[in-house]
Amino acid sequence: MTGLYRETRDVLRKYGVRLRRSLGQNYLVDDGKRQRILGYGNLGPDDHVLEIGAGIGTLTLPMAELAGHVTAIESDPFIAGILADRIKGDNVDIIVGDALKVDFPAFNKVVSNLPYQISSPVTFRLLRHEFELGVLMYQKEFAARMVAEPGTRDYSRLSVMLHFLAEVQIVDYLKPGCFFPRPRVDSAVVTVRPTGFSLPALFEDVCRALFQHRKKKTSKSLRESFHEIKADLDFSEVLDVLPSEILEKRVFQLKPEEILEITERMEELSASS
Ligand SMILES: C[S@@+](CC[C@H](N)C(=O)[O-])C[C@H]1O[C@@H](n2cnc3c(N)ncnc32)[C@H](O)[C@@H]1O
Repeated sequence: MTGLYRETRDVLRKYGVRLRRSLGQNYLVDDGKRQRILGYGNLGPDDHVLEIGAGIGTLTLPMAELAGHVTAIESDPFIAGILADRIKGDNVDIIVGDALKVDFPAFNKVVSNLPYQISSPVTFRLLRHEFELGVLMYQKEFAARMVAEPGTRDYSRLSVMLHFLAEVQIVDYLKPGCFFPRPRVDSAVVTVRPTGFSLPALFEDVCRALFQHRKKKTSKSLRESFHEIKADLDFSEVLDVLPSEILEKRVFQLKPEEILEITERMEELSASS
């Protein structure tokens, strides 16, 4: 039994906590992995770190020793109370609330063992803010989709959007035994460095529409999901302005740059009509 496992068990017993899987309450209990995650964050006194899903402070407490400031968001008020009890210094703010709804403070790094049920919306919410580095833990399959290349099984809307929005790298994997209680899935640690690229307004709609039929030809997929794209456009006009080599490709084989081209052509058409 590692020191962190014993410490976690003791805290949970002391406060009489019953962890809830529905809230993603699987707490990190592997000392070595915690050290590695903190190491990827490379924290120093100039850093203001945001943490989403702080739990009982497994990452928060050591981060408070390393960074200038930590803002910890936790939605479960009872768990947030334990976290507040365990914090010694005065450089940690706790926000009790849903990380999809509360305002984020200005931060330059985000280090979190995320509640996996909000992986996608919280990642896109984070990327609407300016920051330098994210060290984020996800379900392994989700992380694989984040970095997937065109033509592969995991290539998805998420891969395409992130291709432009951030440099993403999988830097570590964690087995279920690294957590208490054990989740049913493996996990991955991902570093995220935002590029600052701003996507055209229709890009997300176009990606969503296309990937509803990822194995179909682009022309067919666009036709079937054209209603998903919120623009006043005529489908036949769109077909006329898109290169045939793009229209003939299966959606999952389209490069992110080709999806950007589809979007830009649509926006030009919309602006000229
Ligand atoms: C996977 S645990 C991580 C806990 C701790 N950081 C660790 O590494 O052991 C995720 C935490 O997020 C909290 N949580 C779940 N949904 C949330 C949400 N929408 N906003 C903020 N916190 C949430 C859960 O209560 C839980 O404490």
